[in-house]
Amino acid sequence: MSESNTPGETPTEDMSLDDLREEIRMIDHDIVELIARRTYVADTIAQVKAEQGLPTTDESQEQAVMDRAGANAEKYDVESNLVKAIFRLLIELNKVEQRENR
Ligand SMILES: C=C(O[C@@H]1C=C(C(=O)O)C=C[C@H]1O)C(=O)O
Repeated sequence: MSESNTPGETPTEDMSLDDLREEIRMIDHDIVELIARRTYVADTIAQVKAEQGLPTTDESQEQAVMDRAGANAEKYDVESNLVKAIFRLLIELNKVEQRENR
């Protein structure tokens, strides 16, 4: 992962539009890398579940993930409904992937 500024602390006065867009480009790269890592771990979880005869979906775990996403959104002062919508998508993507690999 690249180094990035703490939220709310991007030093805009020292940065050109190109610099700021480069910062966005690096953040976007990191987001995709994190999504890939999340999907990879979920695939491994799916294998463990298959070995233990457990179903793909775990609603209580999904609720915990959503609650955590909302709490982290509030911590960083971003819209919690938006962050939760993104996590809902990430969970659904994982479940599609997990079902395809079973
Ligand atoms: C990855 C898991 O499988 C599913 C996907 C989840 C997720 O993407 O966070 C959460 C719960 C499960 O419905 C898990 O059980 O942890």
